[in-house]
Amino acid sequence: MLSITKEFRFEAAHRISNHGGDCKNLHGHSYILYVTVSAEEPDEQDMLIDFKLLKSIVKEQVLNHFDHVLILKRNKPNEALQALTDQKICWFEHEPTVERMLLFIRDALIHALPTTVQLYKLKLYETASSFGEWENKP
Ligand SMILES: Nc1nc2c(c(=O)[nH]1)N=C([C@H](O)[C@H](O)COP(=O)(O)OP(=O)(O)OP(=O)(O)O)CN2
Repeated sequence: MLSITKEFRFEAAHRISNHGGDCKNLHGHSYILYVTVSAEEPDEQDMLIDFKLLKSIVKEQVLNHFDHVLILKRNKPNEALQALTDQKICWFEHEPTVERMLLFIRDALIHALPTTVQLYKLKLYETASSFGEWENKP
């Protein structure tokens, strides 16, 4: 099986409102996302998918949601926070942990990629030393 990977970067703020420590405070991350797709053979262009097409799909499905926004779980304290600000907010059903963001990204990309490739792996860095991964294990 062949795979290719493209790196993306986005800046976002969030807070983990149920966190027992510092992460309940609003703070920002320079996220780094690696998107890996796979297929058995290249297509007639000798590619799995054109990196440029992959970039436009990830931009539309992921970066447009997350880049330079405030990501918050929809709950009462966060809605009160919204009332104090005109910030652009991406509302989440769950706390915006790296785990939940990976599942959001998985669901967004699985439906948007061409059927000729499979979403194989996602790797999301929240800080230089903290990251999560999702892998398509049949
Ligand atoms: N399993 C998870 N744990 C934590 C998450 C998460 O998404 N999943 N997120 C956070 C915070 O957002 C935090 O900003 C990142 O945590 P941490 O790696 O502890 O960040 P530090 O910069 O403080 O790490 P150091 O290694 O101490 O520099 C918390 N937990």
